[in-house]
Amino acid sequence: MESNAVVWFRKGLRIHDNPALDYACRGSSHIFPVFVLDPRYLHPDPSAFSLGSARAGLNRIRFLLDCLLDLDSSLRNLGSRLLVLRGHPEPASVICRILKDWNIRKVCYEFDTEPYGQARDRQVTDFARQLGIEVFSPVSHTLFDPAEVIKKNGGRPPLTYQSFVALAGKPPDPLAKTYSELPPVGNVGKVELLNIPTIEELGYRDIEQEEFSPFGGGESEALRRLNEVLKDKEWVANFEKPKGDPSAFWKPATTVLSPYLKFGCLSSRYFYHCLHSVYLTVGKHTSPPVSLVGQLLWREFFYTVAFGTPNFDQMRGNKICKQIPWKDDDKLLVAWREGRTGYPWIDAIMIQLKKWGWMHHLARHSVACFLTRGDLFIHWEKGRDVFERLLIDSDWAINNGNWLWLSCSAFFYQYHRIYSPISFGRKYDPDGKYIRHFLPVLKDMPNEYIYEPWTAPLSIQKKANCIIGKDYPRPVVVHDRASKECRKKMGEAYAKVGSAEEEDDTAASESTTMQKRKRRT
Ligand SMILES: Cc1cc2nc3c(=O)[nH]c(=O)nc-3n(C[C@H](O)[C@H](O)[C@H](O)COP(=O)(O)OP(=O)(O)OC[C@H]3O[C@@H](n4cnc5c(N)ncnc54)[C@H](O)[C@@H]3O)c2cc1C
Repeated sequence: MESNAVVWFRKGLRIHDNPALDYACRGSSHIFPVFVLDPRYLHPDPSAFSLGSARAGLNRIRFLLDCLLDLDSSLRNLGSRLLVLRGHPEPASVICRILKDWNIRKVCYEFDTEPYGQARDRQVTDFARQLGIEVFSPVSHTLFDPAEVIKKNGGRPPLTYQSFVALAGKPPDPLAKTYSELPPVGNVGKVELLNIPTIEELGYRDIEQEEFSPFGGGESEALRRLNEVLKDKEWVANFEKPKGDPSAFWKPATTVLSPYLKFGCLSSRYFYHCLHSVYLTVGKHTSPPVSLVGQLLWREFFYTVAFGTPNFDQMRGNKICKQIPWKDDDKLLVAWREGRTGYPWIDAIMIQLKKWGWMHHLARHSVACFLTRGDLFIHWEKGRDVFERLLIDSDWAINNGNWLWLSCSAFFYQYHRIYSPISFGRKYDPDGKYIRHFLPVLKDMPNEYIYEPWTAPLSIQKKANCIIGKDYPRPVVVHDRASKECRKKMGEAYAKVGSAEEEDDTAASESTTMQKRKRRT
């Protein structure tokens, strides 16, 4: 008797440490490895910010297509292949249809913690169970099962990194399984399959871009990159964040494994396991929160809080989020988004975001602080939307969590500490190499003026072929004045009731204790 299984790839675009794939193969005569193109994420229009934050920009879609090509190639090497389906009207109904059409006995997919994924998967699970189809949905995108951590914490997500780490323990080992062959693909009948589309076929053809992300997608590239990182054992052992130069674009100061973790081309458990093996061989090494393992635990922390917090991605109705009267100013928002604030450090970062879809963590700090509580006082949700579209590593839990953090809306409350859009970058890169690369209009500006070109005398501006106010904008705000005003508004907002801490006693005492502890150290 035939026993057909579907393995539904969404994230988890890999063969290694893939429990859903492993389970699908067990005892099955045929497996159908499926990927459904979800129209929710596809929108080629670069001005589609207002259409919802989930729309992916060009670089991320390119990265995804790389991942699919690589996965297909790996599956073919094992005697299988990737079946790509159009997600109309939406992915869940497409999956339900094929479960029937292909006489499936077992459907396997990685557990998804995002609200959208949860709702989608519930439809499929309910449908499958009605037909007596087995559903296997393991947690394998994260090191830990967020639901278990929350349970250990009495039903609430831990709201500090330290309390999360104390609860989490040791993650499960990755699956050691390797394959020489997979069960063959069954008969797909009349179901319409697509080739893996090109970026142009998805309608992204009209976007002009001079420079694309240097990071290619896929499991093979993820493992190659990971091996490069692991080769330098000393670097791994001594890794310490936030140390590291955010402006070193030619040799990033961190691993740049985030987009691979986002799409699951790299298993976080495998990454963790490899880091531990290095630690065992070198002996002395840094520890969380600053170490590389510590970075993976930051990821887990945000996943856990996001999973356990209703309305995590918005201010309203989000119990852990400070209620702050952010202002609406589309002109300023667009200037920030398009890299036209007149502050070269901020603008270069935003152009790196557009061109590469990736920036160093401290660069993200600088622009997020500038948009929100540092200078422009614009809502973090607007900045989140821009990041969500343009980052290649855009990740619902981590992106929202970090925007909550940087805007001092949750987790971090020292709003008086503001990144200077002038001196912060200069500390790392006094000659402005980073600015000159991403903002070539300023390439001939003397070092002295590269962070504050509006202070250059006109004769110097002329010599540098860059007249401020014509070739490059004047600053949209005066930083000293704007940041002072922001501090005042934050102080007023904090003085009012309206965040989780005031409403939720447990969270309040945990957070206050941490604040006190921080002040003492
Ligand atoms: C406003 C803002 C938005 C962000 N949005 C995202 C996002 O959408 N997706 C994303 O992956 N990261 C996001 N980050 C976190 C962080 O900047 C990136 O994970 C990191 O810069 C990726 O580079 P890397 O892989 O070289 O990191 P490494 O330093 O090499 O760290 C290894 C891995 O640890 C995880 N990690 C590191 N820092 C953090 C962090 N602060 N929070 C959670 N996980 C972390 C990532 O998975 C990363 O790949 C954001 C940070 C800020 C300030």
